[in-house]
Amino acid sequence: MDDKTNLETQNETSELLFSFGVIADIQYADLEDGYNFQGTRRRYYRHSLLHLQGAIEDWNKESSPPCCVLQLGDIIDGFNAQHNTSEKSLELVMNTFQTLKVPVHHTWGNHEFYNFSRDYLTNSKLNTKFLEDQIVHHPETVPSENYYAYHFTPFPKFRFILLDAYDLSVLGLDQSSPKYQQCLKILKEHNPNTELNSPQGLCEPQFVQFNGGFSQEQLSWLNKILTFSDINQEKVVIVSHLPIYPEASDSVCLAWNFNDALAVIWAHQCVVCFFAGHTHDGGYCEDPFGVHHINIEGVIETAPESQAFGTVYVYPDKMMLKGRGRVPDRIMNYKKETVLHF
Ligand SMILES: Nc1ncnc2c1ncn2[C@@H]1O[C@H](COP(=O)(O)OP(=O)(O)O)[C@@H](O)[C@H]1O
Repeated sequence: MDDKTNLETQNETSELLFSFGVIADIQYADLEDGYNFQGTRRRYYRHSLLHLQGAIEDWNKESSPPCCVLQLGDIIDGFNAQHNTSEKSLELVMNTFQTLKVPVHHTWGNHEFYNFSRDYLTNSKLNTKFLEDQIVHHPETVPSENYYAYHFTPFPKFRFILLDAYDLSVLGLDQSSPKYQQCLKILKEHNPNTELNSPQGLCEPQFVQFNGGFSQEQLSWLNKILTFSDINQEKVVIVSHLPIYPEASDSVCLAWNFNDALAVIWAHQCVVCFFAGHTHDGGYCEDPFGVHHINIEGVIETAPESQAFGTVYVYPDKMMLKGRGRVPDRIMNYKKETVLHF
């Protein structure tokens, strides 16, 4: 039975708790269509805004509206920086998001850093940390200001965590800063190429400049929230621009230290799924620990006649991604021993 058939039959048997929207790699720019670096995929820079408008119309029309939308990063394209249109394009896309009736949580990808510095982003509308929730009497679950990550509770017993996949990165930082120097050292230790965006010849091809990684500080914070969520018997959804599971993604697109993030996640029961963007082609795999890794197809490489977004419907025993256009439906069953009883 394929996923679509499953979705229809299983839908009727259990109670819907809530839903949320997902969308990735809008990469808007007021430019003619172009291609990716390899010249294999067309990029629809202008049409991406129309795709976003279409997605918002659909979410606004849903009879039971999603609680929020997760924007998985790369909201405007790096070409805006060369044309001095970064702020104008961001404003246009953010004004479009204003028409959505529910809150949007923004993650940051490489294209955010091609357009803006980390300091700029921290003070911009792309910083949605004001939407975070705090856990009383658990100060260890409060993220540090050194990275852009937070968690929130969209529904009792569910926790969503936004991770900063460019916490370790050479992008968006002042080149004279110690952090830039530290990250450049890590990158160069793994990538001897003169062109640091090139994965040519690398045994760990994710070590390219357009990727980044998670600091130990952020991973230790993640570990503390997941420990809380395990004890509190919560279901956790994690979101990051970069994917972390090799079977679900082109290896060139993975976070630098994806293994460290997987080790933290695998040490806990509570994580249901990990959503990422960046790959544009999409991808899916359930790992051996029962965590579902979903890479959402990028809006930027979606033909005008198609679409690329989804709504995830959350049930006591599973989550179901209803994809639109080239995003496939997915069923994400919870690990057997952790099904919720409401
Ligand atoms: N194989 C490669 N060799 C050299 N530079 C590359 C390679 N792949 C990508 N780049 C460069 O890296 C940057 C990011 O690539 P891009 O395809 O725009 O990323 P994204 O998929 O996030 O849109 C661009 O400047 C691009 O030219």
